[in-house]
Amino acid sequence: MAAVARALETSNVTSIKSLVESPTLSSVPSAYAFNINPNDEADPNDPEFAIPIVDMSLLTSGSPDQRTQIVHDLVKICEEWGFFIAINHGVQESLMKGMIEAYHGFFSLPDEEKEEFKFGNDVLEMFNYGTSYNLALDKVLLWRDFFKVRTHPEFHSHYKPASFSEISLEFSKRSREVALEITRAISESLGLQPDYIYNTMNMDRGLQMLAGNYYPPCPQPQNAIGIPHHTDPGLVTLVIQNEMNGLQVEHNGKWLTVNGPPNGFFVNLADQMQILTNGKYKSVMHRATVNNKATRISIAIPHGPSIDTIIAPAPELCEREGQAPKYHAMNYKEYMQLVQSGKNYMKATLDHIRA
Ligand SMILES: O=C(O)CCC(=O)C(=O)O
Ligand SMILES: [Fe+2]
Repeated sequence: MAAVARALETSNVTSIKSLVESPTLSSVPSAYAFNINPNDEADPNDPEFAIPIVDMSLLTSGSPDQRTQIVHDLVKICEEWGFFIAINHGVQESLMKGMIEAYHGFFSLPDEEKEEFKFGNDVLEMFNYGTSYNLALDKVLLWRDFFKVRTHPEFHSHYKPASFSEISLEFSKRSREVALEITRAISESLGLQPDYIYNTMNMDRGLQMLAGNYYPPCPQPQNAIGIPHHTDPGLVTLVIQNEMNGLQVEHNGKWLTVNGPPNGFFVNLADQMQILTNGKYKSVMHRATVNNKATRISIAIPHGPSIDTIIAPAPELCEREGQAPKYHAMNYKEYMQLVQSGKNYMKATLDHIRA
């Protein structure tokens, strides 16, 4: 067991929430020390760092020309950013707020009540509550607690707080529709049939999860990290948050804080999309920073292939571009296990399967 995990256990800290609530905390404990270099941050007023916005209503109910335009815009967005903000996506603001509230209710439960949802790190657990990332592997502790609920292909109902189950069922269905519309537009942007990604990735049985993160205020936000730089393993991840910012994406070698319209979904492409497109589209590197003002809650909603799908660069694309596949084929469950194994601690798992 890593030394920090032992220190954590002996000090009886079971969550970052309870650590922050202890009256004596005035600085970042050494087990959490992580330096953020302010020189690496992008100037949000520089037009080079203007985050792309995608109006989803033009995909779903625009004219054919408007749809074609968005699909065309997506090529550049996916190649250069691997990230955008989706607006007018049809998910009601009250549902998004209700989902954040339900997570707030969960995290506000006494630690003892949350403990029953600690299930270890099997990638296919129905639920998983915890702190940091994986206490058995972490060399630096993360300034966050998390609670993950698996919502597709089977929806797992969760009863604490009482409203959680109903809201998460509706929210996961609606956000899945947005993610699937995005995969259709991305398929088209690649010159493929709209259902190409859905069909080849077996998304009828695709994995979807709600991954809620709780980042309480931190006395020295430049000296700790919520989630360090990483890419997500799946195809496409949607993210929502409460009123606090903290997500940063890497763009042109700088870290850019994402600040967007309050009802938008932040959308990041993930590793299987980079593999499928043979590196044409980018799985964006991102991280979650913390602040010293108020608790930030975010919910990441990753959408992936089914666990048994073998993902490899699309032969249609390789042929058309005259390229050899740049990645080895691998089944999605094994890929997720590789991510969680700690073999690539703070490194890109994609590098592991480059051909
Ligand atoms: O908190 C955030 O905004 C990002 C969370 C994230 O990247 C993740 O859960 O994978
Ligand atoms: Fe992420």
